[in-house]
Amino acid sequence: MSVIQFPKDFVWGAATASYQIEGAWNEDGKGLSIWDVFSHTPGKVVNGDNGDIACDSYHRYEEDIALMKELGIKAYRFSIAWPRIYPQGSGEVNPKGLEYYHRFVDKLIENGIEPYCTLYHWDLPQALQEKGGWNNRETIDAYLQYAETMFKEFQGKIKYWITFNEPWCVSMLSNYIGAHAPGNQDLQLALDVAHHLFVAHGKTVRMFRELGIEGQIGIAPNLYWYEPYSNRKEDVEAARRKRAWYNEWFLDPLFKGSYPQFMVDWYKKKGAEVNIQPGDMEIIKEPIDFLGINYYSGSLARYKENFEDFDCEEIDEGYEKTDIGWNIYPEGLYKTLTWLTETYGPVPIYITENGACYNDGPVDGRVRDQKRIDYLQKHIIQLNRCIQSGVNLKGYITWSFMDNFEWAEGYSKRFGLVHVDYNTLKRTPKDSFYWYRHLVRTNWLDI
Ligand SMILES: CO[C@H](O)c1c[n+]2c([nH]1)[C@H](O)[C@@H](O)[C@H](O)[C@H]2CO
Repeated sequence: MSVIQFPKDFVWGAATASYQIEGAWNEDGKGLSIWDVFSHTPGKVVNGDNGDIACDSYHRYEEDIALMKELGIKAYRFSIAWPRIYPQGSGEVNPKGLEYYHRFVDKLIENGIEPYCTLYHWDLPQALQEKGGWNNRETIDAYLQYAETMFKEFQGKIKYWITFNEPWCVSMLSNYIGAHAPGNQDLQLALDVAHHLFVAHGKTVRMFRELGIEGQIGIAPNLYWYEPYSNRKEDVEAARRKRAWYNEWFLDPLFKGSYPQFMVDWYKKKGAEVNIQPGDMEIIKEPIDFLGINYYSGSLARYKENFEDFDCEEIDEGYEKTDIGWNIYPEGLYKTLTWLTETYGPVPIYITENGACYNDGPVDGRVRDQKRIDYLQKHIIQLNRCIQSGVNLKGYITWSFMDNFEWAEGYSKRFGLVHVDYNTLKRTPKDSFYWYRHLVRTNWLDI
């Protein structure tokens, strides 16, 4: 047995998101979100599930925070439901929405837990979607008004802000692949949405600085690692395109103030281009304080002419998979973070999501989720490698604190350290909860 030790100020946390846990979908003045509409649309979500109740955390947050305290985490990443604050997306503020999040954040702080707040985790006010949503540049202004309200309202309470969760999911998954709300399937639209998100991000960071808000601000892209199937030129280039779809496209603008040219050219061949207005790229690269990285999986990539969008096919090398079908590829986390540091410099990084889907349930009151423990351990070991290799890694926030509404998969997929019985809403800490508690308390891993 050997021990790997983490830096004494390393931040251990857990994450959730508003639409996935809160429920209270139409309570206390909350407006509709695009996920209320999408999940109420037949055929969009497995089993016709929706977030009307979810984990009912809107009413049970004190119980949840007590469990977080027992877990011993120092950071809790959550998101604000924009439609609770601005039911129509802009205009009149809903005081009950602000009151709820003040009660919630105060309770976190009272329990010694640092709030890490995601301003946008996909639940766009429906009223804005009806005016074009993220395809309409005016949504940027509505987002800025929302962000300014939150910065001023929670000044001194919330000191870690994330502008957007996973721009790739908001643009590509939701507006090109179409699996998530609002469910469009248009590559040009997806590129426009991504660009508008970036402009909103950059303007928000600039405003954060100008307002002199105490704290740090960043963004949380989801990154994916593809390794070439062989060292043949066509395989190397295919893997590079597939990685860039997830990675460079969503990092180059932030750090270089430009899109990766080889991908701009690739998209042009597909009939799509980036519509940049004067000054946009300068705004987008407004320096951030940290980068949140969401990493789950990776794969092998091989050239295949005219296959899907990047002339690239994934090769299943026989990776073990989680219950959602994603490869378990912990080395990909090391490759991703070392590549990121070599490419963009020693930007402070928090892992803002990493976790595994395993659908274990309680047997005799205990949830034996050893496979989740194994997944987490394998990835956390890679993080120690990253730190030893010079990656400026500040913390690890696992996905997820509790089982929750897994978007188009509904409640069929479980990622939590805490099991939720959706009939009774009973919370049951899993074996992984106690394993993670030991890691958080000791700051080391026995391997
Ligand atoms: C495709 O993997 C993405 O990086 C990703 C995975 N996940 C996410 N993004 C989202 O940020 C969470 O809301 C999901 O619940 C979570 C688990 O699916």
